[in-house]
Amino acid sequence: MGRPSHPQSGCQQEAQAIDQELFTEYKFSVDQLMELAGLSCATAIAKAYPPGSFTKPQPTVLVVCGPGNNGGDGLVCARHLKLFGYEPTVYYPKRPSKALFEDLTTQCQKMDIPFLPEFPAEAMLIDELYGLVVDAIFGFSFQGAVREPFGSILKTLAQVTVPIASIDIPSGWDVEKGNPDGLQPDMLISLTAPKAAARHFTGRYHFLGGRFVPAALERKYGLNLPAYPGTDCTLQLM
Ligand SMILES: NC(=O)C1=CN([C@@H]2O[C@H](COP(=O)(O)OP(=O)(O)OC[C@H]3O[C@@H](n4cnc5c(N)ncnc54)[C@H](O)[C@@H]3O)[C@@H](O)[C@H]2O)[C@H](O)CC1
Ligand SMILES: [K+]
Repeated sequence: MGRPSHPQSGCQQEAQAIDQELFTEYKFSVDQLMELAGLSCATAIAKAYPPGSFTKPQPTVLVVCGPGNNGGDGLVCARHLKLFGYEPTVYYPKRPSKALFEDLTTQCQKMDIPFLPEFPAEAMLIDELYGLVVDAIFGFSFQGAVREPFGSILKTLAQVTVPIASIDIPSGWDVEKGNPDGLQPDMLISLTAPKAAARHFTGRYHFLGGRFVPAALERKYGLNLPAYPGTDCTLQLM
């Protein structure tokens, strides 16, 4: 079966406007959309990297979560990966003091998902311990030069050799222009619609997730989203 053509890519302002409209006009709560976003990320990962394809004895995954909603997607993704039979470990250095993020953290902890107190100092350590890294550091609200501790984290991640799966946008990339010197993930899971920078993605797998956009909103922004197959919550674009 042929792959669908690329849906229209969006700029940063448009992605944020759609996001806001989903919350304010369409009355979705953040938790609802984050759950669907994170579930679609875990599902796409399970399609691209089934547990049996890991070269490690266990399907270990390091999920690196940032300070915003992209990090929240990462926590939801970690929880679903655990339910799918993976062994996720989370690194979550900047935790917002909001009930949503505290609850997502507790859910993971109560599912025996370990949280690392420190980020592995060397890329080699990550390669030894994990078969996959999930990049849930920054999404469409990232701007400007990367501030610490994320600068050092991204420098280390740029050197790992195990595959990296980025949620919504590779972290450290300008949402529209990308970042030729930055992270080059093996997988990108675009949420709602690919952002403009997705055209610079050169990894093996590009999936679309976040199947929650009402038709009227899709028309308003001319998103031209491809049809998801059947009841699937993800669609492979590349
Ligand atoms: N509609 C959807 O598709 C949904 C997508 N979701 C996910 O939400 C993110 C966007 O979330 P948001 O909270 O707006 O922002 P980010 O996570 O991208 O990051 C904001 C966070 O990062 C800090 N920050 C920004 N720039 C820098 C920098 N240069 N250095 C350091 N820190 C920086 C900023 O201060 C904030 O703390 C979207 O991509 C999807 O992944 C929702 O889950 C559901 C709806
Ligand atoms: K990301």
